[in-house]
Amino acid sequence: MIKDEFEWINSITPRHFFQKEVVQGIGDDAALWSVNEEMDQIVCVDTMVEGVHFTKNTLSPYQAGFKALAVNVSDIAAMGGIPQFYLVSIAIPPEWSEDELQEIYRGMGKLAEKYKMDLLGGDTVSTKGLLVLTVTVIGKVEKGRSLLRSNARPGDSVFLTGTTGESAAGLNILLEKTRHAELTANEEKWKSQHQMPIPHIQQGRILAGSGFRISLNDVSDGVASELNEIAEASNVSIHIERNSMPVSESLRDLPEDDVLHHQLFGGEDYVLVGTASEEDFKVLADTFKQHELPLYEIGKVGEAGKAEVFLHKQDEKPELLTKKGYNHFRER
Ligand SMILES: Nc1ncnc2c1ncn2[C@@H]1O[C@H](COP(=O)(O)OP(=O)(O)O)[C@@H](O)[C@H]1O
Ligand SMILES: Cc1ncc(C[n+]2csc(CCOP(=O)(O)OP(=O)(O)O)c2C)c(N)n1
Ligand SMILES: [Mg+2]
Ligand SMILES: [Mg+2]
Ligand SMILES: [Mg+2]
Repeated sequence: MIKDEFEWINSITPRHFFQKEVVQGIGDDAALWSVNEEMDQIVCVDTMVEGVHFTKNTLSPYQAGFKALAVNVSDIAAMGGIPQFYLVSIAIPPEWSEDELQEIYRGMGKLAEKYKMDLLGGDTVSTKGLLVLTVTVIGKVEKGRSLLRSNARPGDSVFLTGTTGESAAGLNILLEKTRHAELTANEEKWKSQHQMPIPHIQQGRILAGSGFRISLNDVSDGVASELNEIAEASNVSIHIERNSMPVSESLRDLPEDDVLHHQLFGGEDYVLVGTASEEDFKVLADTFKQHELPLYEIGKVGEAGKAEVFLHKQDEKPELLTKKGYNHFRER
């Protein structure tokens, strides 16, 4: 079996391109290629597998459809882009009824409507295993405005466009009690963050529109993992402050260490994490404020030369944060 998802992807990454239009291949949230003088096209694909990404107890078919499209739209947000089209490949086990399958498409349709995205195609096959849902999203972004993971520089402010941790708390509850259980108001909040995350397209558009040099990643595998990806792609160290990590109101009653663990390693938050120069960050913070959107500064980029991420806690030695978020093929 494969040992590490990220080493595997590295091993199959082509070292050159045939097509001169390629702007960004493997290695970011989505790929980019040039179509004309003004815009680059964006494409990304993500798969949801029953038993790995959801079960019939954690997501309804409607929510599975909604989320499968949302996680892809989130990768478009991480490139600062506008989503336009989607394609759906589905492998259907005998246990799934036609009504349930229609519900998956209704869920996707709901999110597609929000962004005026059109379904352009896909593929339908049977499987003797569990359900597999693969969504491809195509979008566009103004040329030169791409927000690559490799853009972080020493001295940058590190930011988050939302709080993290609720999705992981929601998953815990769902695995324990199922989606049919009576829940407290806080648990309901976590559950909906897990089941129907809203991608940060507006935030990505503001960041792209600024014209600033920005590194950006969406949070699927956890803040610690995504920051390590930025650190690696930019070859810099990143330092975040425990006390600057924004905490959702709904998580405040949980034990502090559980909250921190969810915030850094839980994943599936689908907020954006990135960096901008200190000066540009101040401008962005103002712009986000005007739009009544939060933008949290959680730390700084350190020096160039070594890709490392550290968590600073008051009076304690900084803790090295590894990519210990979600990694397919790693033991948990
Ligand atoms: N099997 C694969 N073949 C080719 N490229 C892949 C494969 N799996 C992942 N990638 C690429 O590797 C990069 C990292 O993937 P991933 O960690 O899934 O990104 P994200 O978390 O943004 O979805 C992306 O650029 C993606 O397109
Ligand atoms: C039943 C169930 N178990 C575990 C999880 C947790 N989980 C599954 S995949 C994942 C990470 C995100 O998915 P991935 O396929 O890595 O997306 P990508 O990074 O490619 O965007 C997490 C936290 C879940 N959502 N549901
Ligand atoms: Mg991503
Ligand atoms: Mg992916
Ligand atoms: Mg992942």
